[in-house]
Amino acid sequence: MSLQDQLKQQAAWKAVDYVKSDMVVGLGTGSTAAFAVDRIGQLMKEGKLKNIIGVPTSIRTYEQALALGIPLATLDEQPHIDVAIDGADEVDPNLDVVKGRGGALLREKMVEMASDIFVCIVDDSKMVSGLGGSKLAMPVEIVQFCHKYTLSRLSKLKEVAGCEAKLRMAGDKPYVTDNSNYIVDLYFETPISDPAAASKAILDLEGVVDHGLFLNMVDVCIIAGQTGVEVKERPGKQ
Ligand SMILES: O=C[C@H](O)[C@H](O)[C@H](O)COP(=O)(O)O
Repeated sequence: MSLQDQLKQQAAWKAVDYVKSDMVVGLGTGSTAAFAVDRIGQLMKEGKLKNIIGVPTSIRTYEQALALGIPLATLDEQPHIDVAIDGADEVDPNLDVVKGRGGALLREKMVEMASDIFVCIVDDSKMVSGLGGSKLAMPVEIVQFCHKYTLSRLSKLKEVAGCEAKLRMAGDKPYVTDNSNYIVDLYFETPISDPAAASKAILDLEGVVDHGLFLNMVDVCIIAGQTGVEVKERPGKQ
């Protein structure tokens, strides 16, 4: 296992300490969250966690959890989630995060908003001084209808001025999310100056379904680095 994968696993296993028997657990998506899902499956098999219900945030995670024998439900069936565990693409000093480079942002946001505690798990390469600062994508999920028009309007928003907007591709076709939508990736030269204003402006655009800015959502962030695992809690949260 690579060093980065070892760090992802350390963060994920630490996060699973928040899961207790009889809980409804939001199961995140991505390479880091996959370690947490595996760990929950393992602890259930060993009888150390009982009566868990998982609410997956993507078809990928649904399939992983199903193969592990974790009982699953949807938000329709389990609208209240005790704890959700998921990775992130960027984490800023306020524990605001960018998510969705794996395309799962909409279901992730729905599940994590429904959770009492959202535990975010990352290796320390994800830490940034400001969101958008890694120069990698900040994803926006949009409907397929007239997507070029929506992409053009997104790129002209003053709240994300200077960003480059690109339709995410899968080979020679647009990438399609689990919700049958497209993704526009926004690339920034410098961190987003006002993420809250950017969030609102993007959401206000017709054709936009949601975006990968997860603001004021993370309760606990577990950051694994070569010097150890750090647990950071959002001030004012339990
Ligand atoms: O859509 C994907 C999710 O938001 C992931 O949680 C995020 O991209 C982090 O993924 P990874 O743990 O693979 O870096």
